[in-house]
Amino acid sequence: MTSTPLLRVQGLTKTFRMYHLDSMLHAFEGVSFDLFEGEFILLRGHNGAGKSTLLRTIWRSYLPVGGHVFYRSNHGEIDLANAADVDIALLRREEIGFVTQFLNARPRVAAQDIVAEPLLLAGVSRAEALDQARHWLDQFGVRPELWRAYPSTFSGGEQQKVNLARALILPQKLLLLDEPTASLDAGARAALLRRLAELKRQGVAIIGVFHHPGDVETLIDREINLSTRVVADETTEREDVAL
Ligand SMILES: Nc1ncnc2c1ncn2[C@@H]1O[C@H](COP(=O)(O)OP(=O)(O)OP(=O)(O)O)[C@@H](O)[C@H]1O
Repeated sequence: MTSTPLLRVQGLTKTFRMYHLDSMLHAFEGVSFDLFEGEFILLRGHNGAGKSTLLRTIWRSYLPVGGHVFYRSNHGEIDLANAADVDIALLRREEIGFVTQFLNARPRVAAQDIVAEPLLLAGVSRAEALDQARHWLDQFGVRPELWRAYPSTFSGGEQQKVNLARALILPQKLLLLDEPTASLDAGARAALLRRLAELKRQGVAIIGVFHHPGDVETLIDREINLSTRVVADETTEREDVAL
């Protein structure tokens, strides 16, 4: 672990415009924290406190209305809050992972190909990438009969397992987890815990929202509690991007 944070979130504020009500809704305001390599931060807060929105703002699906997200990338420091879309797309491919409970299943792409894709993009041979993809599908408990099938027809839990296998097959520097255990059975939850522990040991920094934090209790270094939202009338507005 180095003494320079991997991520420095400073005064981050996200507001949504409620067009039909002609008002603004503060999802969170003035959030600041540092995150170091190999550190695991648990985000806490009641329903609607802004946990998912904070993860999506760091991932840059949402643009903040204020504040900074300084990230120490392999290419130098970059403020994710203000970076160009092209830079964000590159970081998502190479350094930052995001796991939600929803799989973005693509039509007519087999589960093993979805999982292998990050390795192929990283230059790993097809045979090796498929080998590893099958290994991770197996680890998360996806039956071999399904490896060559299309996940669009899978159960919610099976889709979630494909999602996890793909997201965790290649160690990233920063991992954002939004309720990744939501629809998992006990075996897959245990496999996820093992994999996250391994990634953390390798120095991956993790920010996670968990409905049942007990699932990852042994990994948590720090907790951040998001405060109650407030409704305001005026805020500088920036349109969100659809990356
Ligand atoms: N795209 C959006 N447009 C408008 N309001 C939004 C949008 N996304 C989230 N919100 C609002 O922002 C607030 C924070 O939502 P968020 O999903 O981040 O909460 P959460 O802490 O993850 O909640 P939960 O524990 O219920 O999952 C909520 O009041 C929600 O209605």
